[in-house]
Amino acid sequence: MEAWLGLEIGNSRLHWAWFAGEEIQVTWDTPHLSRLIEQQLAQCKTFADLPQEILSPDLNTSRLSPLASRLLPIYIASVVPSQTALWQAYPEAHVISLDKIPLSGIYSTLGIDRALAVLGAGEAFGFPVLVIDAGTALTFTGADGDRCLVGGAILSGLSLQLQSLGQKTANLPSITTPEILSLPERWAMNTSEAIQSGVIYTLIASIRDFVTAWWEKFPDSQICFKGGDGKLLLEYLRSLHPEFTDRKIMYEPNLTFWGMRSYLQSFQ
Ligand SMILES: Nc1ncnc2c1ncn2[C@@H]1O[C@H](COP(=O)(O)OP(=O)(O)OP(=O)(O)O)[C@@H](O)[C@H]1O
Ligand SMILES: CC(C)(CO)[C@@H](O)C(=O)NCCC(=O)O
Ligand SMILES: [K+]
Repeated sequence: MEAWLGLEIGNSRLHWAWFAGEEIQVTWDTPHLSRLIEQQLAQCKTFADLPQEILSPDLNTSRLSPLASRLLPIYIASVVPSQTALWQAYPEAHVISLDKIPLSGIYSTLGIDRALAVLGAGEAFGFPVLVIDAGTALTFTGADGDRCLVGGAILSGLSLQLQSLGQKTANLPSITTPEILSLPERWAMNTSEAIQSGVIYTLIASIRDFVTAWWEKFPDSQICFKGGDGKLLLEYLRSLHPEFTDRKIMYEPNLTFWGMRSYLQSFQ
């Protein structure tokens, strides 16, 4: 397979991967695109014509220069229809839809990010598998040993919980995740720490409950975290529950991209 780009459109931002065949070369994140860019996408003839906004400032673009004279296919997994729509104009855009995902038991409104992540995790580590995606929303998505969706759960993610508390109350500030540098005191003595304590300890308790319930069903199954807050939440889970340290639980940011690769391989 030749070079291609994977684009995961989440509710907070865009996640990009440049593939050379089956290998990920580099990944980066960018903000959502504005509608003004639609025209520019329609007129793209080569990689070099793509809007600068889709390249990260810290991406070493000289690495991409061998691709500059061609138009790269972009495989898109989106859970944000208005952002997907912008790409309709791009001649090599391929929107991945749920009906061709090689998993069974999928329900029609399942998020494509969840389907691809659980597919990617299962292909890499074996089925059954559980994915915990700590993004804008926090999701649990499991598949059994027959590659059949077991189901999962959706709740507000870490930032969204902090943000909505700040927005819907008069006296509470909106805490942002970079402010959370370490585990807060559970019995906090100031407002900021009290919010952090409430959100983080209940989030970790919920995650622990789902993880335990999953391992009761599938004792040897791999569990994978992904998403912008995945690394932090797994760290906290491990520090509060050292008994999980030796279990099959890990952080892997590229699960959805691995799922895209498996999806493409399923047509070959
Ligand atoms: N540089 C960053 N920019 C934005 N969010 C970040 C950054 N680093 C960590 N985060 C955290 O990542 C979270 C968003 O996660 P992610 O980027 O995986 O979500 P998403 O893919 O846009 O959303 P979803 O997949 O849930 O629709 C934010 O809530 C924030 O706490
Ligand atoms: C839950 C989110 C927002 C997580 O990105 C996404 O997967 C989505 O929009 N899902 C649709 C609903 C569902 O998965 O049941
Ligand atoms: K919505």
